[in-house]
This record gives sequence, structure tokens and C-alpha cells, in this order.
Amino acid sequence: MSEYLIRGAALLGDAPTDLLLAGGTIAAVGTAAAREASGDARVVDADGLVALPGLVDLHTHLREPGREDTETVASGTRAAAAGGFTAVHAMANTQPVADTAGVVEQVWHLGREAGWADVRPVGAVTVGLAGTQLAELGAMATSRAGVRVFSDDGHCVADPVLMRRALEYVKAFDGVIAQHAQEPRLTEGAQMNEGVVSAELGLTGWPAVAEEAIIARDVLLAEHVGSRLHVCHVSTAGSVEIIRWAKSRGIDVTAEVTPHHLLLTDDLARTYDPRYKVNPPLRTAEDVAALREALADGTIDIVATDHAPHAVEDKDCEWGAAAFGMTGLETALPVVLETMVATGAMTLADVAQVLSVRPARIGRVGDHGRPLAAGEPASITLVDPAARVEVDPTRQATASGNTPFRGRTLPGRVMATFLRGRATVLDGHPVDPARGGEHA
Ligand SMILES: NC(=O)N[C@@H](CC(=O)O)C(=O)O
Repeated sequence: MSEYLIRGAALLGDAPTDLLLAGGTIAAVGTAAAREASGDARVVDADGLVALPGLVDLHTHLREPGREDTETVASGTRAAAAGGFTAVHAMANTQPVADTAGVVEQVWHLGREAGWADVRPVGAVTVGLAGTQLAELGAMATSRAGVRVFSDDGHCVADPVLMRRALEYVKAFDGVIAQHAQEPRLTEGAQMNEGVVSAELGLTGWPAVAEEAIIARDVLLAEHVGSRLHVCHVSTAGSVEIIRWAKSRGIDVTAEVTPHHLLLTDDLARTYDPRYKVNPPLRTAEDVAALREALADGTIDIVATDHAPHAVEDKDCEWGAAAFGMTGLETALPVVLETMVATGAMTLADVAQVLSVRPARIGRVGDHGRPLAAGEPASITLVDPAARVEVDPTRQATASGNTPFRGRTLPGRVMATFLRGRATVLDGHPVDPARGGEHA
């Protein structure tokens, strides 16, 4: 394995220093790095670059098995590496659904073979995501995939008895239920946020209360059974208030917000461009402000991408017929820099918390989200925060083009990503792990 001597990287935005990556770990930091580097260490000039711990996504849709035309484990994790991620949690709504030890082990194995990032499969809570019968959670937890996060994402675990049982069951192996909070009856036929814009456009609305009612129920259930709850893609100001209240009571709840909910609003539905159609829907400017504030004050713990690739035919059509979802792995860090750092709401050290340290902790991914210190695993990303890049789906690594940020110029370019000391991105380009370091 190559040794890398990274010169002049600002760790978490602090004063520039050197890092030596050798044997899969950060072998030395500071003046010791150059001293201990062997003669054939590859030098990476990190002048002007910031080093962050490798990013960890708690919410990625990889589409394999079943929809390899839109994304595979290999293409999705290559996109992850390009976005600075070293670990992703692969959601369970594949075909077949990841509701057995066999399917989660298959996804885990595909991730290992591809080598771009660690793939942590998420297990379905209910068989076939149908919401009627608990899946074999224990078997998935004890499989080689070591599942800790369980979710029916795309669907809500709406039955309160099943939700209670799932919360109780996963306690035995330190698991967490990640809930897609959507009251199904309140959102039948919903196409966008319920509000002024939906009324004007005549599209069926997805009311905020459909999310908030489930979160309120679930934090009370988590308190009642003393279990751990994670709330996926929080999108409303009211949800933030409920989570703030729950945390103030000591309830063991964590929450995520997506990059798109930090930047975009339901006004974009006026374009009728299905790139802006997503679940939960884009909300109002007041919701966006509340989500940013909640992320900055820790009420919302993390940013998760909800990277949801879709085929052209499912997006290049009229709004009503289009699929819900947008890609996000390659734009997550730039959107967070734009919405949270450029606005002064967060520092780069805070970014490391919300995009690496805390998601690793919630997903129980032990060797990610670690300090940038000697002896730690060398899973890191180097970012040029001053670069401004126009989002161009044809230049992205994901196999799908449904980014809502197309044509926008955002700050931050990932120049290098290392997974346990091996480069997956160098000089701003993915490096194919299967080809021993050639640019892919
Ligand atoms: N977030 C999305 O809009 N789409 C997700 C699943 C979902 O509907 O949540 C997908 O898998 O496409």
C-alpha cells in the first residue's frame, strides 16, 4: 500500500500541518510526519486544503439489487468517495428488499468488492417494507453485515404496535430504528408540501402535521420502552420543536436533515420540474430557517444525504408521474458549506461533527468519524473550501442525473479521499481501487 505524506493541510480548518498516512493509519502528524516518511512516500500538496475525517452518510439509496440501471453499489460508492465519504449506510428499499441476512450480506459483500467506501447495509424493519410483520432483525444484526440501523425508509412504520416491538427488539443488539415519519392516511396522493404554493398549483399537499404526528408518537414510544430512535430527513419547523422537547426530557432520539432541505423551498415546484420532487417534500423558507438553526444548535444531530438516484424516464416526465427523490452524495458537503459555514452558523469543526463523527456514532461504525490524530485509521478527506464549482450531472460519478442543484455554483471541491490509507480520490478525481490507483 502506498504511503502518503500530506503537506500543509488545515486539520478541521486549524493551522496547516503535515500528515503521514502509512499502513492504513495516520502514522504521524506535524513535524514528525516528514521525518518518519519513507523514501517512496507520495507527497500530496495540501496547501489551502482542509482535512476532515472521512464523511459518513447514514442515508444512501444504492439501488442494488434490483435497479442497477439507476445505481449500483459500485457507482454509488464511487459517487460517495467523490463527495468525500468513506462510509455509507445503504437503505433497505431495494428489490428484493434488504429484510433478510442474505440480502444485507450481499450488499455488504458488493461494497467490499467495489472498495470505494465502507457499505453498512440498513435492514428493513418489516418484511418487504409492507408494515405488517417484523423482519428478521436479529439475524441481520448477527450476520457478517453487522446491521445496527433498521429502517423501512420510503415507507413509515405506521402501526404503533409494530413500531413499539421494533424499538424493544433492537435494544438487545444496540440497534436503532430510523423512522421515515409520514402518516400514510394524511399523505394519500400527496405531491408536494401542503401550503400556499400547493393551493396555487392545484397539487395535493403533504401537510407538516403528517410528519410531526409520527415524530411525536415515536419519541413517546422510545421513552416508554427506553430505546434509541433516529428520525430520518426532518423537514418542518414543528418537527424541530418536538425533537427539541424530546431531547430536553432526556429521550434517546437523534435526527437528520438533508442538504436539499437546508437550501431549497417549495417555491421550486412552480417550475413543475420533477427534479424538485422529493419525499419529504421541499418546505417553506420558515422551515428552512428552523432546520438550519436546529442543526447549528444540535437539536438536529447530523446531515444525511437521502441520495435517491432515479432513471431518466422516472424523472423526465410530468410532475404527477415522476418518482420522489434526488441525488446528493456529491453535493452534500458543498451545500453544507454554503448554507451553514458561509453564513457563519457553523465552523469546519462543526461540519466534521454533523457529516462524520455523529453519523458514525449513530450507525455504530467504529473506525470512522475518528479524530485526526496519530494511530487513528487513515480515513480522511481533503477539501478545497475556496473552490467554487458549477454542479454538472454529466461530470458526476453517480449513474443518475437527478440532482436539484444542476447549474448552481457551490463552494468546496473534494480534492482527495482516503479509505484506511488508500486513495479513492486524488487530484480531485476518483481513483479506481480495482486498478491499483489509476484515475477512473
Ligand atoms: N426520498 C425520496 O424522495 N425517495 C426515496 C424514498 C422515499 O420516498 O423516501 C427513494 O428511494 O427514492
